[in-house]
Amino acid sequence: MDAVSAVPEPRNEPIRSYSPGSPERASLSAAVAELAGQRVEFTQTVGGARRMAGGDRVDVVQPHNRAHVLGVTAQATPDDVAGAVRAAKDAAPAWRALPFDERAAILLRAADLLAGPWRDTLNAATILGQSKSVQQAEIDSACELIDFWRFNVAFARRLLAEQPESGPGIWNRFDHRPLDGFVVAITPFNFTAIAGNLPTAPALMGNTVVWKPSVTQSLAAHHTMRLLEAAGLPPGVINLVTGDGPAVSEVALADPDFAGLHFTGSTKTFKYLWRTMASHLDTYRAYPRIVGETGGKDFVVAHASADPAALSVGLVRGAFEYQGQKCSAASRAYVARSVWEGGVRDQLADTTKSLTYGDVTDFSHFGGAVIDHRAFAKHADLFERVHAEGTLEVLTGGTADDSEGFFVQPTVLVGDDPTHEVFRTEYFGPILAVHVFDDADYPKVLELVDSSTAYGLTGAVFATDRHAVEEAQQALRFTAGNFYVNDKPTGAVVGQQPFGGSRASGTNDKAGSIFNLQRWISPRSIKETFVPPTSHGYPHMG
Ligand SMILES: NC(=O)c1ccc[n+]([C@@H]2O[C@H](COP(=O)([O-])OP(=O)(O)OC[C@H]3O[C@@H](n4cnc5c(N)ncnc54)[C@H](O)[C@@H]3O)[C@@H](O)[C@H]2O)c1
Ligand SMILES: N[C@@H](CCC=O)C(=O)O
Repeated sequence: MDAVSAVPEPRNEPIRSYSPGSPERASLSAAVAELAGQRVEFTQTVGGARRMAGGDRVDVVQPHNRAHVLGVTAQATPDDVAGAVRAAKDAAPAWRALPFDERAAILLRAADLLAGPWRDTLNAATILGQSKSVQQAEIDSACELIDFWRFNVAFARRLLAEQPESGPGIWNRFDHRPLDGFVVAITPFNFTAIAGNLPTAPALMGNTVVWKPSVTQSLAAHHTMRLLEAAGLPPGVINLVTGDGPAVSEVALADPDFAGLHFTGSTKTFKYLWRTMASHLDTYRAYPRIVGETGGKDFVVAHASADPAALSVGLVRGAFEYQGQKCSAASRAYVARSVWEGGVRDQLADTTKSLTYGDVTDFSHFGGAVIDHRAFAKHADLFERVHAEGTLEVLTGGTADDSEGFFVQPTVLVGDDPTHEVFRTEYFGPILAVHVFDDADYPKVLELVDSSTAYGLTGAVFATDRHAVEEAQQALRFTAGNFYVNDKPTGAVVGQQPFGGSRASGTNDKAGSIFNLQRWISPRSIKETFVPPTSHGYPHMG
């Protein structure tokens, strides 16, 4: 059991500007050129050994320049996953026996390496592999991941300090054990920070992990694994397996020692994994912990008192940064008619038309491409339907072109029918659906926002009238796990806006918070009696 020592006080990592002429811009450009010139074998890392998976090979490309292959990976086979599970089990006794401070030191060192010599590498990998602009890479693969590692150590320390009361002659203690088995972390393409956090949070609490990142995040995942090794992570604590994941569900989720799933990705995948776990319930030694943060259909509501300039910027940044590929992205907006017709319509159209999506290695672009051909096809199909149907006004955008990369233009669709699919479906791309309502209908619109989708992730209200803010806060209490007032619904910061949603958006365990870390321990209560009774009788017996 761990002694409780102080840990360094975490502070959010400052965001670098990369403005023209700055030394950080020159250094990042050099890292981008270097990584773009390599062709990497994205191997698995199992028990510390690197080896290509045994299944079909897959090229990993730059989404904005799809002819440019960054490297090759391969589908994990059931044997590959069984090897990773074995390695996680073998490493468990030594890892959980290591005092907390020693485990924490590895993540603190990883954070410092990332804040320093590894920053350019992870940012460059995220720019090239996931088509993020410099700004979007910096807030993700540098700042958020550094914050996850530093803040989690401080949260874990608070958790370990939690101890029960003790009466006279008795000492009660909590032994904050890791889970009784291994954890599976399955991570999405869109955030390098999430991919780095999901395996390391359970590891910090003493668990060993099988980590399956997304194929389209292979480049940044590969360098994250190398960074953790450089920080001193022992072999077998985190075992990276590659590919699309079917073998992970088939083998790891069916193992009797499977003890927890740490997932972020789509609602559809999470439901599939949950059903798979349910089908193996009788084989598990313990009930697995299930943490899943999933999709969203995130809203902005603008009251008649909204500040038009703040609203326009909130909509543009909220909907179109990182091509709308944030689970938190604004994808449906409900705007009071007086605000819409009073200038927001024109401002939103003009600003959206001025955004450039292009090759993100040219740092002047606002954004890049959507992640792959599947995401591209989904958007191209939607545009075809919208043009054919003719019920929505295409205020701007509505086109897609994959001749160079998977480019989808930032698009604003205006619709009279708020039940249309564009107000209910998560497309995960740069599409903002707008419904304009009569100013007097604000209470009705709040009800509509609450009831029209299955999700409950993020949302924002824009209003300067405090009554309108309060009304929205009450009416939308269960509509969003992260609620914003006069701000865009994206860009949560670790330690400041703990992130996660409920309903179809997940288990709301708030990544990067004490609530999340609590899911990766299984406390044991210990009672010690210093002078035990030596007679079985009680006073009332005479
Ligand atoms: N709520 C949040 O915090 C949050 C954060 C980021 C992304 N997301 C959501 O993630 C989605 C986008 O990410 P994505 O496209 O990578 O999601 P996805 O569900 O397609 O994939 C997520 C991960 O699951 C794996 N996977 C898919 N099928 C599997 C199977 N049968 N067995 C095992 N693994 C399997 C994928 O390979 C990937 O690693 C969006 O819906 C977005 O809203 C949510
Ligand atoms: N935490 C991020 C979103 C993560 C999902 O993609 C945000 O707040 O924008």
